[in-house]
Amino acid sequence: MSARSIRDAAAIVGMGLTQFGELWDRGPEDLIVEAALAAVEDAGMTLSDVDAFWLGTRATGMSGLTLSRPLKLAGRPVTRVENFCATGSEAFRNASYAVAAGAYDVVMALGVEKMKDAGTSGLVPVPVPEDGTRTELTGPAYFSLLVPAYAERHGVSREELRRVLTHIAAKNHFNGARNPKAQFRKEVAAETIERSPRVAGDLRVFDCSGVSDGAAAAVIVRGEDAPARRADPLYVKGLALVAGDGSGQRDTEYDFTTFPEVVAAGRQAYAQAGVEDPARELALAEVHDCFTPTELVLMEDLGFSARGSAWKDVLAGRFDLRGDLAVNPDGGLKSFGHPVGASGLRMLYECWLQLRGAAPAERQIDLRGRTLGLTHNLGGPPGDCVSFVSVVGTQRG
Ligand SMILES: CC(=O)SCCNC(=O)CCNC(=O)[C@H](O)C(C)(C)COP(=O)(O)OP(=O)(O)OC[C@H]1O[C@@H](n2cnc3c(N)ncnc32)[C@H](O)[C@@H]1OP(=O)(O)O
Repeated sequence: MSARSIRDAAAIVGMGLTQFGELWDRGPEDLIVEAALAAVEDAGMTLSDVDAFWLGTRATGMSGLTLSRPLKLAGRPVTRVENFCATGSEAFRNASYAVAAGAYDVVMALGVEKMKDAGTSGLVPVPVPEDGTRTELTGPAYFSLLVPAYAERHGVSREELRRVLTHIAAKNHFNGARNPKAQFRKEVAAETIERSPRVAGDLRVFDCSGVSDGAAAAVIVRGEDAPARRADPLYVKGLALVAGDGSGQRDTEYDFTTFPEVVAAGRQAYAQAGVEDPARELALAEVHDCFTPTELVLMEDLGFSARGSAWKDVLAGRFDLRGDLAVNPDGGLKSFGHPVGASGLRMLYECWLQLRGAAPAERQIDLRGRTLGLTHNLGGPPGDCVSFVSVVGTQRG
């Protein structure tokens, strides 16, 4: 089962991103207005040029009114979407399909979330059905299960895996230190990571993404119209969303070293985009590093490393800012936190900058002729999740 390819049928022509972090003095409306106006200005347009809007928010708003009121969009269609941690990407996916289908000429996808002061911290317990009763695990507790599972399956000692997780955390904070929009903008030493307070299992504070607020927006047009709008649009090459059926939660043999939904979404997006060897063809990947072991497993599920060898590739620096394939060059969820509705579009914003050579010099990657980027979200716990993958690129055809 695979969606028809959207390759080159839609293109981004402008994007906006707010500061992410503890934005105590800013409400959702402030973030929406800032991201939306930045995106249309970047596209050389005004809000009146946009025909329809998709809003991604998990809990900050309940309907299109959350967007139409602050932007004063009387008389225009505004659709609110939600799909767990893939919420921002869902806004982008649905908006892209709308222009590709010819329903509208110009659309906007905007994601926003207030987490820090909204009582929606990361430690919301996730219900787990167990023998007819219900127990509850927090996000960190659930994802901590990946560590012993990976160690056992691939014969890696817990001490060695600790070095791998530390490398991932240090890498993403190194990148985030070079990004003025990130929540955490400091490099973090290995000793600091390894001595930080334990949160759950082997996971320490620096193995977790933070809790933050933020918004991001994209203006999207039909691919064939994009060159007339600007010289350097970003074409949508592949979009895939896969929902599991929750059976992993009831499976006592569930394999915590892979997310089948991610593998399937990656395959579909690569097929649409014509990508055969993602590790060699992608210039960058923005992946859902909600916790450091998640990023480790994603390197294998997305086909960047052979099964069982991502830990060696991480330690060899393959996914560093100056490595073979830069993973989370903007700092990832580790540096930005995870305002659920905004994260997917925040990842696309980094592709928008990097692939056009427009990132700040201190974190601009060497594209080496590569023209493609990937974004990825994982929503929900292992065994009961949705996964989104996009491939975007600067070349049409
Ligand atoms: C599929 C999915 O995406 S599931 C993911 C859902 N997300 C989560 O579960 C979020 C997980 N993270 C958390 O819950 C929190 O960040 C925690 C528990 C790790 C830490 O929270 P708290 O202990 O409340 O931290 P608090 O806000 O008090 O901050 C203490 C210090 O640590 C820093 N800090 C807090 N969290 C992090 C983090 N994740 N990474 C780096 N630094 C952090 C703060 O900036 C602060 O530093 P300062 O003292 O220099 O100002």
